[in-house]
Amino acid sequence: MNDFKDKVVYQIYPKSFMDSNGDGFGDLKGVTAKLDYLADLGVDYLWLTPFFPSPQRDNGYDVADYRAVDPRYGTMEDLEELIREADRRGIGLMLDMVFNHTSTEHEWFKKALAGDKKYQDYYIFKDGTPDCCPTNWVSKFGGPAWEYVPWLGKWYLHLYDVMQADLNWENPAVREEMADILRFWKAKGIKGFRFDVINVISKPEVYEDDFEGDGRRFYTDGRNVHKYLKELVAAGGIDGMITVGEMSSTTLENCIGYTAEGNHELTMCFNFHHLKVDYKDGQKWELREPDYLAMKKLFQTWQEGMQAHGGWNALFWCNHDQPRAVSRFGSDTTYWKESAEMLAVAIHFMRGTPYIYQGEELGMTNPHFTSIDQYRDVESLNYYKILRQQDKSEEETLDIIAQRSRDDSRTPMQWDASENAGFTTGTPWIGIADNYKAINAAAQMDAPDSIRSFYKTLVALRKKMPVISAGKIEFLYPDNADLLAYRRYDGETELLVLCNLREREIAKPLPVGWTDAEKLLGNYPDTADTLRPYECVVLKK
Ligand SMILES: O=P(O)(O)OC[C@H]1O[C@H](O[C@H]2O[C@H](CO)[C@@H](O)[C@H](O)[C@H]2O)[C@H](O)[C@@H](O)[C@@H]1O
Repeated sequence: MNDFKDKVVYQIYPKSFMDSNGDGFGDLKGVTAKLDYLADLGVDYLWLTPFFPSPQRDNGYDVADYRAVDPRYGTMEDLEELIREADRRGIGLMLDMVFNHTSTEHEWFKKALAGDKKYQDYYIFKDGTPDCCPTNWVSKFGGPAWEYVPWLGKWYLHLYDVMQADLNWENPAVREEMADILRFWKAKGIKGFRFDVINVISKPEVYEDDFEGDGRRFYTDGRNVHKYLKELVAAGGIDGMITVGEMSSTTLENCIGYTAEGNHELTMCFNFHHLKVDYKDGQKWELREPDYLAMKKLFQTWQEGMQAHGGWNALFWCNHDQPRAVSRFGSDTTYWKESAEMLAVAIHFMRGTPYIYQGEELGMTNPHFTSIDQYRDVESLNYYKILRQQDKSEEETLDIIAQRSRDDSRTPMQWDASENAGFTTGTPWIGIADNYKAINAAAQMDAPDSIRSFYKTLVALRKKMPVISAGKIEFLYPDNADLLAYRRYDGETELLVLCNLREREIAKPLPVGWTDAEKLLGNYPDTADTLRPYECVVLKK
């Protein structure tokens, strides 16, 4: 039974959230210091991205020890204090489990490299010669997905960075290690888990070249993934806890399977299809204007499809891998506030569990970096080289990276207008957006008309109105490329959500019977016969 329908999750990227000791690097004590801010927002859970020991090649998604705290983030005592203090405020912690791969600095991989056969079987090693890669698969971060180890005469698979070696989930010992890690954290008082790219853990029986794509069709939602998830949830003792799977390039059918009540896999899934509507020909590093009709169709398919078959969506625009939504699908200049609030309404009234990514509630924007030296992300740095090798000019390359980089969302949280936005007294590990003096938490906290206050209202409404958390959904006007519109309803209440996706005035169609409905919420103070730029309105009957 999904008991989490009226809950809201807040995502924290600890490295950029709050630095308590002036080393320029956010930490766990920093999170604890900001718990009142989070409790005031009304969120129920905090998803913390990885803070485990790691060489930080991929900002912690390269885990070297799953049961400890990286000293840069603090100590186990700091974490225990955070769990306790969050609990005192009615907030649960969700940890990020990176179970598809480990860092090559993990002791298992080090033993494998030293020749230990037991640990070689923890990973995906293939015999071969240096000139012949086992398959032509491409790493998600660019370049080949295999690395040769000369002294072993073997290649190992890394779907992500070369320092992130894929685990061999066919090996029952690996599966038991993972379950044991979950039991360890559950015993510490952790209330839920986010599973990183969990739908790529089950690899094919036969490894073959992909002449149609980068190899993902052979391992995405792989043959044993549902079996492994059921086993992990049961053996880890986490059935009934809040869990979310990050699903790379997945399908609706699989996400129904991952989340349908009674399947005992996960509570909900992230899928990314709606965030690829501005990829030209499906290529992340090729720009195009967002295709809003495609986005609407995806929302409708996923929302109505999950509803029809008992699945549950995680609702989000932003995370630590995505550019800031307000810069991407809204306006970070003239209609900054209106577009940030419209985007919030667009997903917070949908069927599913909303996720707020740190700073989203303030309307934080992309930093608009202009030099490659400002970036830290391994994927962005790799693709800078790849795009330049493709003969794109420096200017075009930097423009693409500025719009697509994962660092767009990783700049420090903007707490106030003081130096370094109140994030650190030292030198921040990555630059801060220039607009922090205008866009920051202090400026918005007590302002009833701020974006943050608007988010607070959205969180409160979900708890107050069962139609938002548990009602049915139906999409309207599917062929209108300017307007996202849907209806929520249960036996008692009906809501009509209208969102103008454009930076211009558009018509405001109303279905029969809605002309005199009450206005529950909107991002303009008054009411008009049209929808003004990025206007959203929620009507109630
Ligand atoms: O774009 P998709 O193929 O649908 O994949 C979704 C995201 O997957 C990756 O994200 C996660 O795994 C990475 C490796 O552990 C890690 O670097 C990242 O921070 C994780 O969230 C990918 O890196 C993202 O760009 C995709 O959005």
